[in-house]
Amino acid sequence: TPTLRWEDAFSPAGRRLSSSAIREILKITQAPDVISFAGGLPAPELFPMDAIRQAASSVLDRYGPAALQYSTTEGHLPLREWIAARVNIPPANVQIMTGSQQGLDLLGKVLIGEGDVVLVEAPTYLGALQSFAPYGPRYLQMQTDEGGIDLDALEEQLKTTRAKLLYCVPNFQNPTGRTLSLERRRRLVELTARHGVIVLEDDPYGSLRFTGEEIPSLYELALEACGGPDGSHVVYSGSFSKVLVPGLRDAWVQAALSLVRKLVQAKQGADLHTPTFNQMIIAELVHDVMPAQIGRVKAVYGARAQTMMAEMKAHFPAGVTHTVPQGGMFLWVTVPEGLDTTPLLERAVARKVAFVPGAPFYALGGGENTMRLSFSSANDGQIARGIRALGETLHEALA
Ligand SMILES: Cc1ncc(COP(=O)(O)O)c(CN[C@@H](CCCC(=O)O)C(=O)O)c1O
Repeated sequence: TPTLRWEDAFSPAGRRLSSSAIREILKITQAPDVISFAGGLPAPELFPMDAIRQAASSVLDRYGPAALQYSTTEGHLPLREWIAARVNIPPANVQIMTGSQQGLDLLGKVLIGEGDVVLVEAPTYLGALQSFAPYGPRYLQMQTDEGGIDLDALEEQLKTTRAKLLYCVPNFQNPTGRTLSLERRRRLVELTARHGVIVLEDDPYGSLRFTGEEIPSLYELALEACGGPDGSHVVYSGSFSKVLVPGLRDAWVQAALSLVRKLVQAKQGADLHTPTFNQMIIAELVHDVMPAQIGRVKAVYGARAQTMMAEMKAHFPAGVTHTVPQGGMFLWVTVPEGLDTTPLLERAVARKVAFVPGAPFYALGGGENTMRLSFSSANDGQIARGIRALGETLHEALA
């Protein structure tokens, strides 16, 4: 019998799939003695274990077998009601997702047609590029500066380009840690509305601000401008992963009713619904446990960001620069042109420290002399040792 060559069997969509650099690196960093600045992993020692244990048992007491039964694709109503009330929209405009990663995949499936132009930041979250790839987008990179998306450049770009979608992470951006100012947000909402560009606002870190003032989301600014959720061209993706725990895979999308209805159809074909039990546990935690957890996490991540920046100042070579995040989990390092951080990772891991090379965060290539560092899941001692080891690696590479 002829041996089946699976490479020949993959569909065009299948052929467009590639591995996540973050997931691949996480395998290396499993070694216990490696200090990892790679994955955007929430600090496990901060997980509210007792509260979750109690929530799980009270959910089983309250709902009985229904907590373990199939449930609706739209999601657990009490959870949708809580999410909707935060931005004063009807629960019908909220769709629960199995992680915001699923939201990105289903939004790609229902919105991106072959060759559609998708505007992305340079660099952007590589997981979005991975989710969108099978649907055949034509990526265009938006110019960015220290303040994130350059709106003057975008205004010029939209004069000559018809774009379908604009994907962005306005708060504490993955991977740069940058935050888009209120002034730029207003311009972005107005400009995209004028040009009929759909905006995907991906905001898993928005609650984790440790310095500076809160800034309204693009979604909230659009609500004001478009008079309600069904007239808004902005789609908002939120997640419980970084403000509670990532392993329960609970997130959501806020969007116009027509889009939510299409997402429901896509989700039916993907996983029927997000795990019933997990949604009910999250719904127990959002009232009291989550606000306290957010306070704890912000304080720890803010302190760890300060530690990391102080250690970089002390141990990194001249000519190496980094962003200064106001929240979230990441900062972005730029090394002198000509030094490629992808081969550098191996030498860093030999010194028991890991990071994510920057190149995979660029949709159209470039960024070889950059890297992403996460400060969320290493304690101060590990940050000091890891940054010192990374500094030695950089000194050696630049010698
Ligand atoms: C901008 C942005 N959008 C969506 C996600 C996915 O988060 P969830 O699916 O809601 O947990 C993430 C999570 N990214 C982390 C987690 C991925 C790590 C992993 O693959 O385990 C990271 O970049 O390291 C994100 O940063």
